[in-house]
Amino acid sequence: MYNIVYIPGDGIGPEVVNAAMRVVDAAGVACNWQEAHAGLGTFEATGDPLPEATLDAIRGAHATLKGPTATASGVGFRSVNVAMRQKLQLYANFRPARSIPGIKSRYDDVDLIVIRENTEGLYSGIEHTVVPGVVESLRIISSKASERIAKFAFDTARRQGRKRVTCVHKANILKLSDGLFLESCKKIAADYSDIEFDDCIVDAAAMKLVIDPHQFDMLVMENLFGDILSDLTSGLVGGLGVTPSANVGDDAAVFEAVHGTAPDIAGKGLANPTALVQSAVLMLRFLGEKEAADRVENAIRQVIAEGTSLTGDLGGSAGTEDYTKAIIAAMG
Ligand SMILES: NC(=O)C1=CN([C@@H]2O[C@H](COP(=O)(O)OP(=O)(O)OC[C@H]3O[C@@H](n4cnc5c(N)ncnc54)[C@H](O)[C@@H]3O)[C@@H](O)[C@H]2O)C=CC1
Ligand SMILES: O=C(O)CCC(=O)C(=O)O
Ligand SMILES: [Mg+2]
Repeated sequence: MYNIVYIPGDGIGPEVVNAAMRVVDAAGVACNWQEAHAGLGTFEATGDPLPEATLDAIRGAHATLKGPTATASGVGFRSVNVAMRQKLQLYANFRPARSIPGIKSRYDDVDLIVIRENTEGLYSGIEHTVVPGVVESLRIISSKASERIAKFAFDTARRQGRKRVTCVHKANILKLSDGLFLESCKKIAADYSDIEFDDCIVDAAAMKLVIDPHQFDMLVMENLFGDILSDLTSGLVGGLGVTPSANVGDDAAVFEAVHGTAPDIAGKGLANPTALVQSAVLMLRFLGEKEAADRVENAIRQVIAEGTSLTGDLGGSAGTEDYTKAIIAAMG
């Protein structure tokens, strides 16, 4: 029996979390689900978007399944995601983008992994007003965190039989910060002679990914570049409705989708739960439940290949509920 925390989150969060939990239960994995709260709704109800009780629950669980949480632009509280990743030292964000036959997209057979440093960089949002009309954002890069994420990337590459790791950076302009990130990756690469290593400047990497994603295998980068390029790689395989993500540290793991709260479709029963169900598949693999993970993954592939229960983002007319039921039925 696994103790799994679930966080419904905001927007489409409760809808897709509910779907993913039902699929995990149907896969026959015994889970003791414990509800915890975070996000805008939690802030409105309690005054705190990320209560200490939620962090404690995540620390004490085998794993956590998280719905997206809303962060307002410009005003309001600091992102729950940034705070959670830093407080729990969930230093690695694992974001695979794999084609699923039956989903129309620009390319077939895409199989990329974005590894994003999850605790520092510009994404931390450390900012202040220097004088009225002038603000400053700090981009902290440390050799400790950079070597740690590089090691995670190479270990993952080795475990998953990947051939090449590419460091994506802007060290030509950000000579100190991305210079250190690149040097840290090079240093760790020297310990992994079985895996190729190269690097690519981020603007060119974005272009190359769009022109021909097959030229990359695994990409490692700092936080903000990873945020942006993982949405891009999601777009290569059908969009945010299908791509999963894992936030992993030494003491905890939080599985969520790449996507956000999708306010345009929230509460309408239209969200594609595949992304969070695929995140739950990553969670099952993390827990060592390979057979159940394969069963869920095969069901997703079967339902999408059949094409009769697809959600709107994939060109179909099914709702979250129809699609979820189809996945559960496909597992037999
Ligand atoms: N991990 C998290 O908690 C994340 C939270 N956010 C937050 O979400 C809020 C909205 O952000 P946006 O930039 O609008 O990005 P978004 O990812 O919520 O939505 C972008 C577009 O993708 C579509 N989409 C996303 N997920 C989908 C799904 N499962 N099925 C079908 N269509 C889907 C949306 O309808 C929208 O058109 C913001 O407050 C942002 O801070 C954004 C990304 C990640
Ligand atoms: O924290 C947020 O609101 C956005 C998070 C996000 O875009 C991401 O982690 O990819
Ligand atoms: Mg993002």
